[in-house]
Amino acid sequence: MSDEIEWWEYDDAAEMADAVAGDIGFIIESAIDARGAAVIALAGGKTPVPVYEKLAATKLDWKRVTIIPTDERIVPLGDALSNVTMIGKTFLPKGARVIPIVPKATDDYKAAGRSADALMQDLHWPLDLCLLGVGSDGHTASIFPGPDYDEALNGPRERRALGVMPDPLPPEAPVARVTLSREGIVTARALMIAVTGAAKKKVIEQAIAKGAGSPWPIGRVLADAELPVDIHWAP
Ligand SMILES: O=C1O[C@H](COP(=O)(O)O)[C@@H](O)[C@H](O)[C@H]1O
Repeated sequence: MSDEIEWWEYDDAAEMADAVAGDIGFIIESAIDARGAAVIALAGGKTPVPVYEKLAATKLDWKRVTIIPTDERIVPLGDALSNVTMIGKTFLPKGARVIPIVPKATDDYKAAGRSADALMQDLHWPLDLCLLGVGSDGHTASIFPGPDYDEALNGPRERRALGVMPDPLPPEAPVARVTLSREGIVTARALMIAVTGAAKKKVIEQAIAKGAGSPWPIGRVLADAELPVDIHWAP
């Protein structure tokens, strides 16, 4: 477990969006200065949308920025549930390279995971940043309890993405997923979480307290993180 988990609390989601967008902008700029390009993974779902709107308004050399979603719901591109569609709407017009990790919906979620993992080999690793979201059930990226849970947490080091069938399926998006593995997440050069609401705060606090024995995926992932982790929270 990282011994430096720092909470940043804000009055509201807009204030959090300003701060998180500022931090991500700084990470991108530093990566471009150091390596000529930035490769980042951004959370899907609804919470980070205001962060992305602020970030997109930042003056950066967007052509040097590659973005992947931390996870994808297996739905057609353009679907309201598609994480990369949400991210692409904001960052493609800026000139960033936004990579659909599930370019085509399929019934074979395992095969979708293998294709996504193969695609990851074309990227420069480790990620410069992984921005995670957390569900109120404690999942992060698309690491969920179910038949693929152990593989997502403890699979081979070189496996960065895999297919996942959550069990139970989450009601807000009851579909199979492709997700970054714990290894893909915790090896990032910077790890951040952005969440809102008292329920998620409570789950994360409890998950951190339980450490490697956490019944919530976010606790299991953080238990393996060695870098400092910033958790941004607004009511
Ligand atoms: O299903 C997902 O849920 C989490 C949390 O989403 P939110 O809408 O509650 O913020 C998200 O981080 C993940 O990328 C997504 O696929």
